[in-house]
Amino acid sequence: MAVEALGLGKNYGAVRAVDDLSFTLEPGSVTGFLGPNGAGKSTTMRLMLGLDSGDGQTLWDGGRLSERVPVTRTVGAHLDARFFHPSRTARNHLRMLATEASVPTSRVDDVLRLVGLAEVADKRPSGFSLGMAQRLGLAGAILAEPDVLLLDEPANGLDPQSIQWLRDFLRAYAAQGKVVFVSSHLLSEMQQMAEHLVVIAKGRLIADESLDSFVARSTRNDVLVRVSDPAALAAALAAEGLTAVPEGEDGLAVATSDTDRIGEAAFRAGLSVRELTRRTASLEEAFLELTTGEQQFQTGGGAA
Ligand SMILES: Nc1ncnc2c1ncn2[C@@H]1O[C@H](COP(=O)(O)OP(=O)(O)OP(=O)(O)O)[C@@H](O)[C@H]1O
Repeated sequence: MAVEALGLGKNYGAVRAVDDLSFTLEPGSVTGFLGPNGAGKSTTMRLMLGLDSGDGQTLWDGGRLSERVPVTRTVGAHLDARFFHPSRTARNHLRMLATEASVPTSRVDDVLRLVGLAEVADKRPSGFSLGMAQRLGLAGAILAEPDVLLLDEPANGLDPQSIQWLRDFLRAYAAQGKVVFVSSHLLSEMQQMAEHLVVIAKGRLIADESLDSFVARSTRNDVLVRVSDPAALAAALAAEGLTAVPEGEDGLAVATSDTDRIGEAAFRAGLSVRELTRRTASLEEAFLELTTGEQQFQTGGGAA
């Protein structure tokens, strides 16, 4: 099934948290939902699920969520890492959700195993680390094997090994033909996890495209060429309209991703090529460049 968000909008007093946001989520790959802190990601997810009222609508396989029975088979969501009953064990928490969703309780132990919580099934989530709480939230979201997973910052609090696990898990889930929509403000994690991106800033859509094509739009994609006579190659490339900036002893950074063209120019000029490397911008570099003028990501220290 595809999910279409159409003209979503929400005001909080004078703040326009989400502004005329439309995008489509396709099944089969993980879609990352990216934006700086406060960009409107959580609000958008709540609007999609009908947990907040606002403008626009979301269509689930062409229809409203309320028309899909049971809803739990259509969408599983994990929005708040700490939203658990304080005195119920992990297993009992999931059993309660299973009953509400008309899922056989035998599925609870399967899901606990899937997310790696089998050993702490009889412990209360109040004592869980953030990473364990995230796993429990994910367990709840996949309980009814929904067609769509909506996860808000599921990688928060996970160690690098767990992030790797989450990435493999979500990719495998999507590969079954499911929609997986995952928000994060951490770009390096998203680069690992998503194939498609919906990017917002200040509540507005900035990009809805594959991660590769988003990154390819950055001017930081270039080619490093090391050559016997860099000045001669720079002149040859300039004649072809390519800008080359000296780098290191015998190198040039050329503003293109076309290595063939550089190799051929060097050959025609009778120069020997020592290295020819295509360099790709990181998602973080591409994001910061493509959202200039919009909110910037907060760095680790400093602002809260
Ligand atoms: N309940 C609320 N009352 C008032 N303002 C709100 C409320 N919830 C969100 N906002 C504001 O709406 C904007 C979008 O917030 P939202 O939490 O959706 O962003 P976000 O992208 O999920 O951010 P984060 O990555 O920090 O979770 C922000 O300016 C925020 O301050």
